[in-house]
Order: sequence, then structure tokens, then C-alpha cells
Amino acid sequence: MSVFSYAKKYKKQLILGPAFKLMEAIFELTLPLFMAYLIDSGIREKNISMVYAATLYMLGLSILGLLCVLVCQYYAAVASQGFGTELRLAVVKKITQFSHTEIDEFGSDTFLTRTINDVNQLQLALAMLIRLVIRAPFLSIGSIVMAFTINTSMGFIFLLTVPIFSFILYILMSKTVPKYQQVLSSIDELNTITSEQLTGVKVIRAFANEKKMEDKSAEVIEKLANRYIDMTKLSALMSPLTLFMTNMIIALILWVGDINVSVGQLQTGDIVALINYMLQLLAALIVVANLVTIFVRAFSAKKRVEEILNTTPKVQTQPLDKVLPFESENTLSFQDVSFHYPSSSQDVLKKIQFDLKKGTQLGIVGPSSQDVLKKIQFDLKKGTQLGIVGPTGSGKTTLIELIQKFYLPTDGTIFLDNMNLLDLTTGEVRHSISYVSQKSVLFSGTIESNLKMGFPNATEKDCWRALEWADCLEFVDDLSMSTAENGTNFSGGQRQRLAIARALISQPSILILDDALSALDYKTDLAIRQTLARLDFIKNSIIVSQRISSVKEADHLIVLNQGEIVAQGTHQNLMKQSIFYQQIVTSQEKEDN
Ligand SMILES: Nc1ncnc2c1ncn2[C@@H]1O[C@H](COP(=O)(O)OP(=O)(O)OP(=O)(O)O)[C@@H](O)[C@H]1O
Repeated sequence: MSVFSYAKKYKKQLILGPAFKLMEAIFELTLPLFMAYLIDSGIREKNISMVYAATLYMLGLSILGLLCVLVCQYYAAVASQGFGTELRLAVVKKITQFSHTEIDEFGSDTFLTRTINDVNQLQLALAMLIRLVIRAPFLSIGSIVMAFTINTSMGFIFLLTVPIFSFILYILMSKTVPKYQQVLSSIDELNTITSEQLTGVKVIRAFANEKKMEDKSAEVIEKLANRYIDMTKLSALMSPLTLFMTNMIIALILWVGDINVSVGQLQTGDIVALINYMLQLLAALIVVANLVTIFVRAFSAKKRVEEILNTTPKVQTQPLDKVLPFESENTLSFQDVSFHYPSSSQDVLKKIQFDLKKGTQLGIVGPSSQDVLKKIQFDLKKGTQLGIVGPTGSGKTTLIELIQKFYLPTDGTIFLDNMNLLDLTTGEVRHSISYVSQKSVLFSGTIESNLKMGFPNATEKDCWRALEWADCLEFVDDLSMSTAENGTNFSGGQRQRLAIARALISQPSILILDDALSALDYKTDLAIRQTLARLDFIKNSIIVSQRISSVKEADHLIVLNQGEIVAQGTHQNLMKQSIFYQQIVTSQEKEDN
């Protein structure tokens, strides 16, 4: 889809806006003729009525011109603002539809720049298109034609001015545009570093890294300042250079004009008109040069915005069609499931260079693949609890994200309630599952607004019941208690408990806790797990943890290491059969002691 399709609705403004601007340009082009008439037939001939008549015509034309400009500006504002708003909404809508694959591929930072800066560039380009794209070339050509009608030799001076002036503008622009790009990339860098330092301010202070961070910021700010100065040094040349050129050309017009006046081929008024036309021509050329810069920037913005609009999400977000009954024997099955992240599929080979000499044998060794999960196979029986343990980076969260269709497996099949996950809509999958992620995310608002996120119809009673299940009553005494951005007015453990309450409020069939008890003390951790075990609407639960104590009561345990299931069974079985599991238990017991 092209960004232009969002401008189609503004056809009227796109046609009438430039048309009004064209009328204004015609009025502007005729003004110097009246000026010449006023000087030659009015002032020089001392004909006062002529002076009045010419002045009135000029005033009338100026007012008409002003009205045309106002109408055009109005149309430009309506079209560009409307176009920008619709395009921005479309981009935001598309981004919200992206699966984690596209978010990983693009990188979330770029979404902000594309939604704000790039759409702004396109908006500006559309406004300029309406206001100037016809006017500027028309005035340039019109001024030259008018100069020819007044005097042929003057017409040739005008004609010669165009390439010389354009060449100077081209040199200046071609030098400043790349410098402007460098300024933009420095601004991006400064944005990134500032937001990183603001979010990590507590860690920076805890490690007494303030000075180091200040130096880092100073370095980026200095780079930005230098690039800016570098760019403005060049663009500062623009004004004096064009002024110098303008004065030289006016001097030339006066000189050639003087010769023509002395032989009676021109009158004083004609010289004034010619100077006016020359000023119009030069102003129009400067506008054209600026337009080129705006359109070059808009062109790259168009490509970046269209890249988002034309990306089809690998996993489409679809509404809820049917509620899964969860009556089959296996609630969840993984059959030979492998997965690698899209980012790691790029550059599988990097700058490989070798020669295979004639008659020789080449051996290639190395790890088997970049798969983060490798041939995972297990069944989650109806009414049971699954525990997933494994060292950090072993693939636990990735496995959980596959269950929720955040990513699609690169190999193998996942069945939910005996149905291939690929045949289920995201609505069906996510309606059945409530997920509490590793990092408890709360949004600014109130306890109530956070709890009702996934279940807007929840009553006050539902809220209190969920809070009780998640052991939140000791710190929540009112549903209207405010929650700060990221829930910073609550402790880590309180945030985790609120996130669990939010997951429980809809009474999900499957509950997944991804290391969601890690910030709780053992007593609270145990209390919540005991409560969860009593909730009979939860047909299955999956608890992910690095802490064996949090999962050892699960009916079935999966032990992951480097993306592979290295052992599975109950805690008792694993204690007997898996050395790897025993080692984890022993090391955690030592830590606890
Ligand atoms: N979005 C991503 N893009 C690329 N690689 C990723 C991404 N997320 C995770 N990985 C990689 O996948 C592997 C498994 O990560 P995962 O988060 O699933 O591990 P984990 O067992 O949940 O770890 P932890 O216990 O520390 O949370 C790691 O090597 C990690 O670097």
C-alpha cells in the first residue's frame, strides 16, 4: 500500500489549493506591469488620475492575491493534517498487529521515529506540494516570459540567471543534505542514550556510574553540536551568496537597462518592473531548491513508512471465534518443535572465505543449528500442572511464547486441546490462556483499570476475589488506588502479585506463570501456589522457574538446557534419574543455606 492512498480523500484540496495559488501567482506577475505603468504614465507624465487608477488596480490585485493565498493555505492545512492523522493511525494500527517476529525484525525504537518524524516529513511535503509546487515553477517561467515581453536582451539575462543560480544552489544543497542526515542520526543516538539513562537511573546511581554516564552523554551531545555547526556553516553561506548574486544581477539589469533607456528602447518603469521580476525569479528558484530537499527527505520517509504498512504479520491477530472446551485428554502437546528467532536467521554465514584445492577433502564441523528450542516433545495431560525448569537462557520463556502464538515454530507442531495451533485464531488461543510474564508490567491508572485490562466486564466483586487469590489484600485497600507508569509505586513482589490477580480475574482455563513468583518470599510463593491449586476453573497450569522449590510439586517437570529437554518426569523421578536436575537442586540448596 502506498502512502499516497491516504491523500486520495483530499483530491478537492489537492486540486483547488494549487489552483488558488496559481491565481495568486498570476496576480503577482501582473503587479510589476502596473508598477511600470504607474511610473511611466503616471508619475513621469504627472498624470494624477493615472497614478490613482494604477494604485487602485495594484491594491485590488494584492487583496485578491491575499484571499487566494488564504484559501490555498486553508486547503493545504486541511489536506496535510488530515492525511498525516490518517497515515499515523494506519501506521499505529499496523504496528499493534505485528507479531513478535516483526517487532524483533524492525526493532521497537524505529517505530517511534517512523510514526512521528517520518509521518511529519510526509505531511510537510504534502502541504508544500499544495502551496508551492505549481507556484514556484510558474513564477520562474512567468518572470522570464515577462522579461522577454519587456525587452529581448533582458529576457536573455533572465534565462542565463537560471542555470548559474541553480548550480550554486545545487552545490550548497548537495553538501548540506548529507550533513542533515548526520544531524538526524546524532539526534537518534541522543534519544536512545537519554531514554536508557532515564530508565536505568537507579542502577546507574547504585553503581556510582553518574560521571561515566555524564561523559557518555556529553560525548554524544558534543558530536551533535559539531555536526550541527558543520551543517549550519554551509547553510549560513546560502544567504550571503544568494544576496551577492541577486545584487550582481540587479547591477547588471541596471547597467544594461541604462544603455537601453538612453537609446529609447526602455523606460524607467520597465527597469523597476524587470528588477521586480528578477527578485520573483530568484525567490522562486530558492523555493524550488528547498522543495527538492523536502521531497528528498519525504521520499526516504515514504519508503520507511510503507515498509511498515506493507509488512504482513507472520501471526495475524484475529478475534475470538469459539471458546475451546478443553475436554481432550491432552491439553497441550509439543511434537518435535524447534524454533529460532528471526534475528538469528539473518547472516547465518558471515564473510566466509576459503578455497577447496583440487583433489582435497574438506571437513566442516560446528554446532548443529541456531535453534533456541530443539525438537521439544511433551504432553500436558488434562487437569495437571507442568513445571519448567532450566538455567538462564535455556529457552523457557521462548517455549511459553510459542504456546501463545507470539511466534510460530520453525519446525514441528503444537496442539492446544488437540487442535493444531496454526488452525486456531490468536483470539481463541489467548482467550484460553492467562499469562503472567517474567517482568510484571503495570500501566498508569488505577488498580481497577489494571485488573480489568483483559476482562473489561469484571465486577468489583471479581476484582476483590482476584486480589485475594493473589494475596494482594495486605497492600490494596481501595480499587481506585493509583498505579504509576510501570507500577513504580509498588514493590517488585507487589507488582508480581497484582499481575497474577490480573491474570486470574477472567478465570482462565490455562494459567502460565513465567518466573512470576521470583520476587516473592518463600511463604507468599507457597501461599499463592496453594491457592492456585485450589482454583478449579484452572484446568491446567504451567509454572516456569529457575527455583526448584517453586515447581517441585508440579505433576510433570521438564528440564531444559540449551534449548533441549534433558530430562522430564516428577520431582521424585528426576531426583533419582537426572544428574543434571540433581546438580541444580544441590546448588540451590547450598545457596539457600
Ligand atoms: N527476541 C529475541 N531475539 C533473539 N534471540 C532471543 C530473543 N529472546 C531470547 N533470545 C535468545 O533465546 C535464548 C533463550 O532465551 P529465553 O528467554 O527463552 O531463556 P530463558 O530460559 O527464559 O532464560 P531466563 O531464565 O534467563 O529468563 C537465549 O539465548 C536468548 O539470547
